[in-house]
Amino acid sequence: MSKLVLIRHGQSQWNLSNKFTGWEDVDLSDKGVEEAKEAGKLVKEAGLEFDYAFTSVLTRAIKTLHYVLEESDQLWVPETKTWRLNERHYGRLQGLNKKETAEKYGDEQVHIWRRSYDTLPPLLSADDEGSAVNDRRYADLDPNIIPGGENLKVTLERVIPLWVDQIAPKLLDGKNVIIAAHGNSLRALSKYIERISDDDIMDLEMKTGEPVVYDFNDKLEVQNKTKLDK
Ligand SMILES: O=C(O)[C@@H](CO)OP(=O)(O)O
Repeated sequence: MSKLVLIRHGQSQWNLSNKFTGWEDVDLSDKGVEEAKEAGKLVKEAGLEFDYAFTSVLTRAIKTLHYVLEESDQLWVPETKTWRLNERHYGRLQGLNKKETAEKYGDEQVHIWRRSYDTLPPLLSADDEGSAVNDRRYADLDPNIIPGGENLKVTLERVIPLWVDQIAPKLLDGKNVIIAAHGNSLRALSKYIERISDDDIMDLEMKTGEPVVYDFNDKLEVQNKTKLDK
């Protein structure tokens, strides 16, 4: 039986200041660092040993992974960093305060932007300041696939190839994998793994820094799901 651990990064600076973040590369807050270290201790206490690690190309997820691996004495574990695990791109909402945006556009509209499965946020275009097109970390990507804004559906569509090509084969081979990523890229992956409906996924929330452990059988069916907390 193989194990998969999903962990959303610890609290970020913009979680703290309540801003839409998406692909903006915001660091962990002091609390976020503590959450990540605590998660590593829980992983160690649970005796979880990884063969491979995956994370996004965003600092808050990478650092969370490293704190977890360091605290559990597994910093050596081979890791892959990929844009496919990035947070969903929040388009023109990135950098805006969530409360102020709700005051301007209404709570319902903001809830739809945040949690509907298939509503896109207002999109950034490639020549807008803040577009990821000119960011060196995406230089190897076809500019046409660099998003100007994503909903959960589009996020899931770009996570699935990573799952199918790289993660599922390792789990099927009996290897244990940890993925440190983001609230919405992990909601997308959980939807796929657990076959959650388009409606029900609206209610799934991932807490910062809380490891979620899946046990799979040899057909990659979920046998058990547990959350590690203090
Ligand atoms: O701002 C974001 O990128 C995400 C995660 O913090 O926010 P939300 O939970 O509103 O989708």
